Amino acid sequence: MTDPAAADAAKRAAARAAVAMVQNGMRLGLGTGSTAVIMVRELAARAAAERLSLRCAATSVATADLATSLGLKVEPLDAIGHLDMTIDGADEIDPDLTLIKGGGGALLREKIVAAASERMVVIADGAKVVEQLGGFPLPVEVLAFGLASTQQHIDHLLARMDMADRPVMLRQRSGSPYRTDEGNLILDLELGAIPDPQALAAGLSAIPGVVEHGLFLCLADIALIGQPDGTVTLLEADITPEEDLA
Ligand SMILES: O=C(CO)[C@H](O)[C@H](O)COP(=O)(O)O
Repeated sequence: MTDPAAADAAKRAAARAAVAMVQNGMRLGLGTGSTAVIMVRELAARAAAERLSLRCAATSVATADLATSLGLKVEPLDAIGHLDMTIDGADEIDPDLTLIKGGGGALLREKIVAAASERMVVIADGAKVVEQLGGFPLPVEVLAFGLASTQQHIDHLLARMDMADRPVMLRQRSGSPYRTDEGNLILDLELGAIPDPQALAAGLSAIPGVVEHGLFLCLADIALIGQPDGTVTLLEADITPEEDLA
């Protein structure tokens, strides 16, 4: 979707559909990114209009600041404990609802918050839905300590998985290495295609120095895909976690 106004309308449609699922008293996880920003604004407006009592945990400092400024009650995740629902965006969504996340650099907190939630509702415009993941560079959060060594392990892993020589880029912001909310670095893996997300996720998780990767496996329950005309399509995972483990 190249028209920014159309993309914005599609994101708003998805965000509104997700906010409509919120019930009074819920404990919510709030995502990060441009779609999540729209969602937080819609949520705050609805919460104020209907005097909803909500407890929110944010997936980034930016989201926490925005939500607080709009009057939502934001608390540390550990103060709330279990969440009823997390609403978050995604960079890519495949037919199993496996996601690539982390384009906004918040993948670590996003995954922790999603994992603490009863349900993860993904909100996105149609451009995010793909048959196979990997067109969007896969973000991998790494420690600054031993960066070269970690990167070498990642290169070896990619070579073992027949993905040798794919560019691995250290994310930059304003000419300096980008730092996450946790003070870590991000490597963006330009893979082109990810034939086996499970194997890649397992391989990345086994590398010392990798803090977390942007593959979200068996975390999303539904995806609400907005269209510029305001309609929304609901996607459900082809494989449920239970089936997956059977
Ligand atoms: O994972 C994320 C941030 O880390 C975002 O959810 C993802 O990048 C999608 O962002 P946007 O809604 O701006 O397209």
